[in-house]
Formats: sequence, structure tokens, C-alpha cells
Amino acid sequence: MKKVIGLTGGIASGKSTVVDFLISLGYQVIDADKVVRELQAPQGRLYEAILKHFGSDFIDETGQLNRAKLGALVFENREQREKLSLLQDEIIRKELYHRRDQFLGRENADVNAERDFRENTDEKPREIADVNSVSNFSGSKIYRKLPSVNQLLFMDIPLLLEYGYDGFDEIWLVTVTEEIQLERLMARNHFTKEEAKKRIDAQMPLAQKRKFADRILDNSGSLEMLKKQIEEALLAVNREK
Ligand SMILES: CC(C)(COP(=O)(O)OP(=O)(O)OC[C@H]1O[C@@H](n2cnc3c(N)ncnc32)[C@H](O)[C@@H]1O)[C@@H](O)C(=O)NCCC(=O)NCCS
Ligand SMILES: Nc1ncnc2c1ncn2[C@@H]1O[C@H](COP(=O)(O)OP(=O)(O)OP(=O)(O)O)[C@@H](O)[C@H]1O
Repeated sequence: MKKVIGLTGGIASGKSTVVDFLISLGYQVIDADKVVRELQAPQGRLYEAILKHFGSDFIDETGQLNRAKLGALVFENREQREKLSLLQDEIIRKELYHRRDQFLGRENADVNAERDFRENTDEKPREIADVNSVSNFSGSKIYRKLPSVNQLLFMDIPLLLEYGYDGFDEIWLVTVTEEIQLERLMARNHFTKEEAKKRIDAQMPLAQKRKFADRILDNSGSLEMLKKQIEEALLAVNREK
């Protein structure tokens, strides 16, 4: 049976890092931030609506949406953030559910989507070395099977809990300590402490998100530690199928 796993977290908690690893293993991922960027591109379904409601000040000289400028506005001002959400939410939600339904075979996929799906589909079972196995010490590795790549779909949705997305078989939460989240966000986006805090405060606190999660991936440590937790989570999906 196919399973849909909702992947969420906080801003800069490491969702894309988890996604990169899942993709390297061959899994299919719907990345909500990427879908939003596609919809916000000129000709995209969100572009005209944003232009109409926020004005041409938010369009740059190449005709693209100036996301940095819009981001600065909406994270500064809750009312503007709600206005943007009202404008975008339904269209984004429909698109994400449509893509999920294509994976589940609930809709007739269009030609391109179907082709992409087939190109990404690989029947081979994934195998990884069991990192906890004693036999590793004698040099021979024990392999345990990961779920096959066409059995699972991951949906990376930053605001999954805030916006009440549903229909997942499991929810995985990528979490970090508040200090590390702030540090990584400032470093990645070159934000001041104040700018970073505003973005973090626009989301449900990670401590609160924990109670909605079926699995917690703690990304406060190294990338290696994160990968081990992802492998364990994948093996658990297989055990519980
Ligand atoms: C405000 C926008 C233009 C800023 O763009 P920018 O390129 O600066 O940021 P980016 O899109 O890469 O988002 C980075 C992160 O910010 C966080 N974030 C984005 N929008 C919001 C929001 N409205 N509230 C809280 N956090 C948000 C998410 O963790 C996201 O991963 C853009 O994020 C946007 O359109 N956001 C709304 C997206 C949305 O409604 N998504 C719903 C499905 S998750
Ligand atoms: N274990 C780790 N150790 C050190 N740096 C890390 C680790 N995991 C992620 N990072 C770095 O932290 C930053 C945030 O990670 P990432 O972009 O994956 O977060 P995200 O949750 O996808 O963010 P957003 O919500 O903004 O899309 C990136 O610069 C990434 O390279």
C-alpha cells in the first residue's frame, strides 16, 4: 500500500536537508515551498492575484515577484501576512492535494506528471547497512530493507500544522533547539537576530508541534546523526506497513 508522509518542522530546522537525503535514496518528494515558487512565477496562478492586491512595487525589473520584499512586509506585519495567506492558501492547498492524488492514482495524471512519475519510479528495494548491527565490527554488514521508492511519497510542508493539512499516514517533524534554529537561520539567510526572530515567531513553536508528530527527527546534532534517524524512520515505516 502506498503511504504519504507529511514532513514538517520550523523555519531552518532542516526539512530541505532531510528532503535532499530522501531524494538521494530515490524517494519522491513534493516540496511545498517549490510549488509556491512555481505558482508565484509570471503566468503562475498566484502571480496576478499578488500583483493585484499588493501592487507593482512587489514586482522586480525582470518581471518576477520580489519575494524578499514581500517577505519583509509580511513577517513585519501580521495583518499583511493574513492577507497573503487568504489570497494564496486555497490555490496552494488544491495544487498540493492534486499532486498527492496523482501519486495515489486517485486522479488521471496529466501526461507530463505521469512521465515524471515513471521516470522517478524504481522498483528496486533500497538497502542500507544496519548501523547498529554487531556484525559491523567483524566487517560483514547486515542489510535491512528500506521501503521501495514508489511505495512512499513525502510532502514537505512547512506550515502543515499551522494550516491543518491532512490525509497523511504519518507526520515526521524535523526539530532543533531554539538557539540552533536562530543561529542556522541567521547564517543561511544573512538575517539579523531581529529579522530571524520575526520569522520564527510567525510559526507555531517547535515544542508545540511535537505533540502532533508520529516521529521526531532531532537535527540539533551533526548531519550524520540526522541521516541515522532518517534511516531508522524509514525502516520503521516498513515494519509497520
Ligand atoms: C512570504 C514569501 C513571499 C517569502 O518568500 P521567501 O523566498 O523570503 O521565503 P521562502 O518561501 O523560501 O520561505 C522560507 C520559510 O519561511 C516560512 N514561511 C513562509 N511563509 C510563511 C508564513 N506565511 N508564515 C510563517 N512562516 C512562513 C516557511 O518555513 C518557509 O519554509 C513566501 O514565503 C510565501 O509566499 N509564503 C506563503 C507560503 C504559504 O502559504 N505556504 C503554504 C504551504 S506551506
Ligand atoms: N545537522 C546540521 N548541521 C549543521 N547545519 C545544518 C544541519 N542541518 C541543516 N543545516 C543547515 O541549516 C540551514 C537550514 O536547513 P534547511 O535549509 O534544510 O532548513 P529548512 O527547514 O528546509 O528551512 P526552510 O523552512 O526555511 O525552508 C541550512 O543552511 C542547512 O545547510
